[in-house]
Formats: sequence, structure tokens, C-alpha cells
Amino acid sequence: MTLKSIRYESGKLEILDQLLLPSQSQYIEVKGVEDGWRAIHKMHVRGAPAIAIVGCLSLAVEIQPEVFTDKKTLRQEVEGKLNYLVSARPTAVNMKLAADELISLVNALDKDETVSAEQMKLKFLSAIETMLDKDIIDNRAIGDAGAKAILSHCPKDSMVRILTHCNTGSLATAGYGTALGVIRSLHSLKRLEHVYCTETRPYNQGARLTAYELVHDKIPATLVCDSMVSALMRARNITAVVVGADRVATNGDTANKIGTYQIAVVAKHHGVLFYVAAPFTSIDFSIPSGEHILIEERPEHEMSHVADHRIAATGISCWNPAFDVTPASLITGIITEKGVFGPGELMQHHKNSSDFLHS
Ligand SMILES: CSC[C@@H](O)[C@@H](O)C(=O)COP(=O)(O)O
Repeated sequence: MTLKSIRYESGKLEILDQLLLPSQSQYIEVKGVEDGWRAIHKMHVRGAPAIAIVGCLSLAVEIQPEVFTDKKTLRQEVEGKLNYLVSARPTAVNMKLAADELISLVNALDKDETVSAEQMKLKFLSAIETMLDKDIIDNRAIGDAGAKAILSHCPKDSMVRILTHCNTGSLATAGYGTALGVIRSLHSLKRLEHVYCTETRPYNQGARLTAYELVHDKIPATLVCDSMVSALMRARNITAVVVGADRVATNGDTANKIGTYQIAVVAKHHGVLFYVAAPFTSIDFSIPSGEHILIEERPEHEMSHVADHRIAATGISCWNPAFDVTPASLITGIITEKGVFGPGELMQHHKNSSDFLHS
């Protein structure tokens, strides 16, 4: 079994085909932006950080062999292609933020007269290549901060029971994972008694992918149906819920996999801690609240069928939003690589770091 979702070396990109997991581990080559867009749209690769990294790397492999004699052509090409990649899936903000950052970089390099077209290309490629390492470093910091935050609520040396939803692990990121990274950190501290993962209907990221990662790492784990969460909280004394995020708004409202919102409501009812684990690349400070998040609706087929087998009555229509928004008021804390924030503290942190940058 392999857990490396993205294999990259200069000029060559391969992704583990997540449509085939867990029965087959097969890599597919992404030769350029068209392949990258399709892999994201069709969910051969998924998970907010992995989408951004694969999107940007697909552009890197495309432009790597190209020779640019003028900087304007390079700038226009990468700008157009990055905007195209952003359109592959609308809810996760990571690809959009990465595109904005890379477009600012090429604009600055274009204006810098000391930089040639070839140097501009190399600097652009190196900015993309650093995303892989940075994501893993950030995930480890998230894992450690999240484990510490959860354990701060528990008696010394006691064991914890965690519930998670969707897949936020090595398959959804460059490695280690966000919410699953917190679970990995608790496990390495020997403080994790058990983890429960939901199936995550309709696409079954929990049953197919999270379960696969937990079995791989030999983490004590049990799979539950999405509809069992209330019963689980009553019966199994869950310490905390930890989930990932596709987009966190400035006020802490969080878009994540469909079903997250109802788990948060149930957690509130049972007095269970509810944490969101996400890197700053998932925080969208351009929107004040979750009302501004566009929710992707996926094809009916993903709901009416399991693999290619139809399970829903023929003729019934399906509503298939891929994400929902959990209000900040239901969230205990947002675990990031820079520490754990109360949902209302994100704005202040952002303001302080912008003040620092501009002082
Ligand atoms: C670290 S991944 C965080 C989120 O992207 C994850 O929880 C999620 O909702 C993934 O949705 P998906 O539709 O599988 O891309």
C-alpha cells in the first residue's frame, strides 16, 4: 500500500488515482495543465491542499521544456493557465490563493529589469516546487498544535477518542495531513485510544481513503456510517471531533465536506470539542463570512451509484452539494501551522500580520 498521493521530479508529475483506491494503487501521469484540470475536476486527486499543489505542478511540467524569449509571453501564459486551473473546482480556496500568489510573483519578475525570461521561468518553477515541502512542514506543525490543544482539555496521561470526517490525510495533502495529521500526532504521543471515521457519503472518502490510511499506519480505528454520529457520541464518549477545511472565512465560518455541519451541531448538543484543522492556505480573508462561499454541486451519478452500480431508484432526482458551511459559533478552535485560533481571533491575527508586513 502506498500513501504518496503526488510524485514529482523536475519535468514529471504523477498522481495516485484516488478513484481506484482502495482496491488498486495506480499512478497516472499529469503531462500539463489540461491533464491537471481534468484530474482535479474528476477527483482523481482531491482534498484542498492536494488540489492546489497538483494544479500548480501541472503548470510547472507544462512550461518546464518551453523556451521563453520574452517575459510578457511567459507572464500572460501562466496567468491564463492559473486562472483556468482555479475553475476546475470552486469551493476549496487553496488553488485560488496559490494562483494569486504566483501571478503576483510573475508580475514582479516581469517588472524587474535585472531578471531575464529564462531566470523568470526558473524562479517561477522553484516557487511552485517549494509548495510540496512547505505543505508537509505545515501539516506537522498543525498535527502537533492540534494534539496539544486537545490534550489540554484532558486529564494528564488519559487517552482520547477522536471522530473525523472525509479524508484529510496524506492523500489529501503533500503528506501527513491536517485533521488526520492531528490524529497521527496523538497516536505518536501514545495518547490516542481510538479514532472513528465516517464513511462520508456519497463519495466515501472516509470509507475508501481515511480507512485506508488508518489501516496503513496501524492506528486503532473503526468506520461508522454518517448517520451513526449522534449514537456514537452517546455510546463511545468521544473527546473531540477534528475535521479539515476547504475554505475558512474571516469570521471562522468553515466550508468542508458535506455532513461536517451536522456533525458540529451534534457535537454541540453532546458538549464534544469540535476542531477544524487547516493551513493558512485554506483561509480566505477576502470574504467576511461563510455566506460568500460558493458550494460545488457534483453530478447526480456520484450519489445514485456506488462505483458503476446504481443504488437509487431510477427516476428519482438527487441534490448533491459536495460541501456545507459550519458556522463559527459551533467551532471550538481552528488549528493552523501558526497555532490554534478561536474562530473570532483569525481576523485580529490577519490584521496584526498585515500591519507587521507594512510597517
Ligand atoms: C486536507 S483536506 C481538507 C478538505 O479538503 C477535505 O476535508 C474535503 O472536504 C475534501 O473534499 P473533496 O471533495 O474530497 O476534495
